[in-house]
Amino acid sequence: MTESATAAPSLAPIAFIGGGNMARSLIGGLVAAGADRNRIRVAEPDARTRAGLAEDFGVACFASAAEAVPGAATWVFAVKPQVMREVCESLTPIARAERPLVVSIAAGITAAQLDRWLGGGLAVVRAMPNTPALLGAGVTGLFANARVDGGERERANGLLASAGQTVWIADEAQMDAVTATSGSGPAYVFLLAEAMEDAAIAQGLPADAARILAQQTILGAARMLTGSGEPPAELRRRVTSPNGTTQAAIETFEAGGFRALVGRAIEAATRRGAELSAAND
Ligand SMILES: NC(=O)C1=CN([C@@H]2O[C@H](COP(=O)(O)OP(=O)(O)OC[C@H]3O[C@@H](n4cnc5c(N)ncnc54)[C@H](OP(=O)(O)O)[C@@H]3O)[C@@H](O)[C@H]2O)C=CC1
Ligand SMILES: O=C(O)[C@@H]1CCC=N1
Repeated sequence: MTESATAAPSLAPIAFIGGGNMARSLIGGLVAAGADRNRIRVAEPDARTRAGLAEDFGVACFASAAEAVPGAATWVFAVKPQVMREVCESLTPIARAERPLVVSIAAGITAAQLDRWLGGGLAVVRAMPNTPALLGAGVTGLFANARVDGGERERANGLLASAGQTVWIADEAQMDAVTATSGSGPAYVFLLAEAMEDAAIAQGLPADAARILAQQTILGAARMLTGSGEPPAELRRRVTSPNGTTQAAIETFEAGGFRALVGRAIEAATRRGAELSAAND
């Protein structure tokens, strides 16, 4: 099911644990959507990062998670998978006392791991956003464990809908594939942009022209993908004149195993999600 942002999210207090890149994108999305910044707290060990968040968004920042979470109905874990267990276990007594809705955006780490590390019996939503959240153009895959009720699901959805579209996933085993597709996906498009730019320069174009041509081509194509209602194969067909320039390029991509390469890349990213779960248990 796909849902999108509607009204400004009404916020019970939220605590972000970790104030790095993704947390900044989500907080920016919430504030831009009109959320009450007085209800947003952030725990972040780095003083400069804290100062930046306080200055840019007017949110309350704390040096430790234990200072930020008391009284917050939703705890959003936005730390690296490698430190998640330690961070959660430092909060177990508060989690047992306060029973928050737990939302984690970490790659790989499962709802059951989060629940266990926080003391058990908690409502946990695992979410996988992506960096276009910064522009409100993100997409987030979400999974809820059995303890999440309808109101909590709405709360989690409202939080992530500020960053773009949301897609609920019924089977948690598929969350690593979500991560590999849309969580990591912006990097694949940036890689394509780099490669197109380099190739254009190799064909003799000036660097500034190459950059504009590659960037605007990706932007225009993305807008057609989301706005035309046509499947990508049909949009591609309309560009590809018989025996024309595009056909020459597409045949080269296909001969080079482009589809299989994308398949292997997304498979590797999916596998890495499971490895992050096992390695940090
Ligand atoms: N970047 C992306 O595109 C996406 C990332 N994610 C997930 O989001 C999570 C965060 O990634 P990202 O924002 O890129 O990483 P960042 O490193 O930018 O952010 C993590 C932040 O957590 C802070 N931190 C470390 N320990 C603690 C602690 N004990 N309490 C509070 N904060 C702490 C770090 O501080 P310090 O640097 O000082 O250690 C850092 O500022 C990861 O789990 C990742 O899998 C999900 C979707 C997309
Ligand atoms: O690369 C990563 O592990 C994180 C998760 C998705 C995007 N960045």
